[in-house]
This record gives sequence, structure tokens and C-alpha cells, in this order.
Amino acid sequence: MTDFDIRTLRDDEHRAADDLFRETLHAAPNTDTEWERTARAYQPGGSIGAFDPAFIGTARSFDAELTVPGGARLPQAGVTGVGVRADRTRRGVLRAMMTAQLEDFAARGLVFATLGASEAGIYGRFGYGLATRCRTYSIDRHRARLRPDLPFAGEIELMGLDDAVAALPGVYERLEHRPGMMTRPEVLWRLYEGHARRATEVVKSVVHHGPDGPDGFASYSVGGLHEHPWTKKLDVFDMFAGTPAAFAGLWRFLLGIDLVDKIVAPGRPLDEPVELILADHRRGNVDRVGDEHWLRLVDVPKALAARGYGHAAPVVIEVADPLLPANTGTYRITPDGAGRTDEPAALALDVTTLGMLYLGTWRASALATAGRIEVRDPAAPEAADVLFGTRVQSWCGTFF
Ligand SMILES: CC(=O)SCCNC(=O)CCNC(=O)[C@H](O)C(C)(C)COP(=O)(O)OP(=O)(O)OC[C@H]1O[C@@H](n2cnc3c(N)ncnc32)[C@H](O)[C@@H]1OP(=O)(O)O
Repeated sequence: MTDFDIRTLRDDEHRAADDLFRETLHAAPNTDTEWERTARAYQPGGSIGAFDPAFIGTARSFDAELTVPGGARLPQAGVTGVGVRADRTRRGVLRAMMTAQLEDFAARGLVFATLGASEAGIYGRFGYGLATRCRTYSIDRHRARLRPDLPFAGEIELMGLDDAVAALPGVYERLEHRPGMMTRPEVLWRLYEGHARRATEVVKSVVHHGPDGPDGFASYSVGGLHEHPWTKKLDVFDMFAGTPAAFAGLWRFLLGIDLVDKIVAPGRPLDEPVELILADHRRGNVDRVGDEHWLRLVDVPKALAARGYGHAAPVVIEVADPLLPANTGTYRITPDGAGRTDEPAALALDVTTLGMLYLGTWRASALATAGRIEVRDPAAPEAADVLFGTRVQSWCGTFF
């Protein structure tokens, strides 16, 4: 165990933090040009560092809002840029940074924290539960045809990165949010811009214009597959369709791009019906289903009170949260809302498992089967399945 201090970083320390984070990912430090762009992706006061006295660990966050089932948007921190120098790992630096960060989020009234995890084994111990999942979908473009009866309406506008950087935030803001989606603050768009400008392939975007204005967009790049110089792969890395017309229009455009053999779309929602717009659904393939975001309920009473619930008999749950003990307690979940209660609990779970349940991605009965929920009333899992269920699959769609 080494002694170290944790403190908020000054703006002029962000570059060293970013280089340290990149080093932990085995990437090269920023060049001056790269840092000029990346600097704008840092929220002032949003990063912490660990010092012993050398700079040995860092974690970063930005403020946004998370949409919960029922449609309410609540304040969240997006956590990213977490890394500890390889010669200082496994001596509690991450634990100290996570604890400091969560205490700060709670003090600032944030209700949630979310992150994308580099490894699945890291964040559960800090109360983050795997809360949204996604799939990688690929299409053999030469053999895939759209269904001929697919409705066709709207216009596609193709733009380069400079125009996209100006246009896409406004398009995103107009979209209806499904549970799990988040607002995208300026720092996040700057993060996207930085990634796009760093990319070796040219990044292009298209906006779909429907009768009521822009209602969807996609950003993509085309690269050569290594095995044959004329075989091209198109990667779709950011895509939202706010209407059925935008969904059909964007995929119609992507499938029509010349000199492309394969389209690969990672990070898509599990219930996105791409296969249903193809004349032969076997021309599309689910290559992978995996983690999307991990959710930490920072303020359990507020989070439970804010979401909508399905129609089933009320269920009382007991929640344990060793890191933020104010959350520990018993809550009554009903179709009309949720709040603290003194009634005996039918289900007992830790705050990590509540993070898995909260957005409806995992059913209470499945979590009970997996031994993550203790069942004290055998009727409770089925009722909790309905109470916590969602109409559409929760999904964020924003990578950070
Ligand atoms: C949101 C993001 O930014 S994701 C990116 C995360 N960063 C990376 O993956 C970069 C490479 N890895 C690292 O920098 C470090 O190994 C970190 C940040 C993952 C862990 O930092 P450390 O300071 O070693 O963690 P720390 O010593 O505080 O460990 C806390 C606990 O987590 C466990 N742990 C730490 N890293 C891992 C891991 N990669 N897998 C599983 N368990 C882990 C430790 O064993 C310890 O367990 P315990 O509480 O039961 O004793």
C-alpha cells in the first residue's frame, strides 16, 4: 500500500491526465494538434487525479441527463478516462478515486453515474451494474435487398465532418429519447469530433429530413478489408432514427453506397428491426451481443421515485449500498410510483443489481435465478418483472 492523495485537477493538468489515461490503454500520447481538440472535451473541474507525489491515476466525468423509463430526465455524470499507471495498480488507487467521485456526485445532487467499462470485472464492486446491452449487426451489401414494399419518404443530406459538427447536435436534440439515452453536452460532441478527426478513414455523416424537419442521422467511414484491396467495409458508428421514415431512409442510403461490400454497425439496440426491412433477413447477421453502459444509482430514493412502472401488484425491495449508505433501505415499488417504507421486503438486492434492474434490461426473475436477488416472497419476482419492464429496450447509443 502506497500513500497517495486524490484531488480535482486544474485545467492545465488535463493534458497530462489524458496522456496518462492513453498510456494505460497502451496508446501514444497526444500530439499538440490532437490535444488542441481533445482539450475541449474536458469539463472544467470534472477530472480528478491521484498523486504519490507523481501523477499516478486519473478519472474524468461530465454532466448530462439520463432518460429513465417513463420519460423523465435526471442529472447524471458520464464517467470516462479512468486509468492507473501500470506500476501503481492493485494498491487501491482506483477504489479511492471511485469513492471520491461518487461522494462528489452525491454532494452535487446527481442521481446517476454511467460508464462504458474496458473490462467487465472492474466496476460492479463500486455499485455499477450492467444496465444496457447492444449488438453488432452486419450486412452483406451485395446480396442484401430492401423489401420492395418498404415505405419511402424524406430526403438524405450528405455532409463532411465540418458541417456535421455544426449540424448534428441540433438534430440529436430534436429526437425523442428512449430509456437509457442521455443528453449530449458540448464536451461530448467535442470528444466525438476529436475521435473523428483522429480516425485514419474519412468520416462522413448523413441527416434524414422528414416532413417535420431533421429526424435522424448516421455517421460512418469506409475502409478496405485487409484480405483484398477492392473489398470495402463501411462502419456505422453513430446512428439515430427518430421516425420509421428516418430508419428506412438511413438504411436505404447506407445500403446504396457504391464500392462497399459489407456494412458493420456496432453498438446498436437489441430491438432495432434491421432484419425486418431486408427482403431476405438472412443477409444480415448479429455478430455480437455485449455490454453497452453500466449504471450507478447515486441517489436511490430519487431514482426510484422518478421512473414509471408497469401494472402489477406492489413489491417491497430492500437495497444495500455499502459505498453510499444513505441509499440503504427499504422501498415500496407500485404502478403509481415508489418511495421509502417500513414494510417487510419481498426482494433483497445490492445497489449494483438495482443498476441492472432499473432500466428494465434484466428481469427481476432472471436476476433471482442468477442468485443476484434474494427472494423472500415467491410471488414478488413476477410482479417485479412487470413493474420494472419497459416497452422498448433501454439503450444509450452514445459512446464515451
Ligand atoms: C470508464 C473507463 O474509463 S473504463 C477504462 C478503465 N481503464 C483501463 O482499463 C486501463 C487499464 N487499467 C487500469 O488503469 C487499472 O488496472 C484500473 C483502473 C482498471 C484499476 O486500477 P487499480 O488502482 O489497480 O484498482 P484498485 O487497486 O483500486 O482495485 C480495486 C479493486 O478492483 C479490482 N480490480 C482492479 N482492476 C481490475 C480488473 N482489471 N479486473 C478485475 N478486477 C480489478 C482489484 O482487485 C480490487 O479488488 P478488491 O476491492 O476486491 O481488493
